[in-house]
Amino acid sequence: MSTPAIQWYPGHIAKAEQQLSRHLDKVDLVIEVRDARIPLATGHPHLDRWLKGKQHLLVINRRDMVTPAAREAWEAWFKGRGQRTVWCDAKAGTGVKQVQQAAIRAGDQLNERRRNRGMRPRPVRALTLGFPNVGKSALINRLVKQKVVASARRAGVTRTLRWVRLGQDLDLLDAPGVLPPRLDDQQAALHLALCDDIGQAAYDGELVAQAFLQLLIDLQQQQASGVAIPVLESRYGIPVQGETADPPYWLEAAAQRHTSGDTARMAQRLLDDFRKSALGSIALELPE
Ligand SMILES: Nc1nc2c(ncn2[C@@H]2O[C@H](COP(=O)(O)OP(=O)(O)OP(=O)(O)O)[C@@H](O)[C@H]2O)c(=O)[nH]1
Repeated sequence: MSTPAIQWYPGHIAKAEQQLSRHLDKVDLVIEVRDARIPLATGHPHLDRWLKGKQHLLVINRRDMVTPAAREAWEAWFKGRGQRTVWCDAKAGTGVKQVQQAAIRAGDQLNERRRNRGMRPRPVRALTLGFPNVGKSALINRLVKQKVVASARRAGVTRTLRWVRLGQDLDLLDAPGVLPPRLDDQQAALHLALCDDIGQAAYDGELVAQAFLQLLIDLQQQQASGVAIPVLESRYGIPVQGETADPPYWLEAAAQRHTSGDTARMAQRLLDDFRKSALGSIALELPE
């Protein structure tokens, strides 16, 4: 099945990127946040450019939304590429302490270099960066709850961004979500649409729901994905085999049963269920 066309308007993205570049000048460490369900699609193509000369901490959020097997597979995959990952659930707070500790360790290295050059140590300045909806704000709020010193605004920072001081060691700059101006990879765009990382105006919900069903059928072969077709069947009372196995027919049958034949509403319901983990913990991407 071909993927649905997914497009978005790049105007405001260029502006967000410009703003981001200005703030990057002020930081030592980039805390990049990705979505555990789609760790590749939530990797920004401009990241290397932004990281130049800075330390990089890769945080994979929404760890509660994938199976432990998916997490282990990705941890090994990133490790094989020399990239350490810290996994957290910013909603429940799991793993957030480890994020803070990893950021502080990065600061220790920075201050070691400063000391060697005869400079006074200072808190590490970090910026969180990531696609919309990956959980950056939730993570920052969690980190702030652990703070020792009250959060403070700094002069010269735009209204939308704020600095918060965490303990004695870390100054954190909140940043808005950044999408790439364009995405050539439509499969990645589909993953972003499914995880609600791009606005609904950018795609046709029914086509995306059909592609989602096909993806579930394909992913069930891989146990680590967590796809359980019986969960889908019992939730909607529609078998994922036989006549309705083709996603458009399945969606139609489910719409007849649940939303008086309104397939657009049924498509939305299916996507919402996935986003709320009502279909279980599902990894949409797994390493090759
Ligand atoms: N289950 C689960 N939900 C999460 C997690 N992190 C964030 N959320 C939820 O996901 C939604 C979006 O989180 P935000 O923190 O607003 O995402 P963001 O990256 O700041 O989004 P933008 O402001 O659009 O860039 C919220 O409803 C959060 O409660 C997580 O680890 N697990």
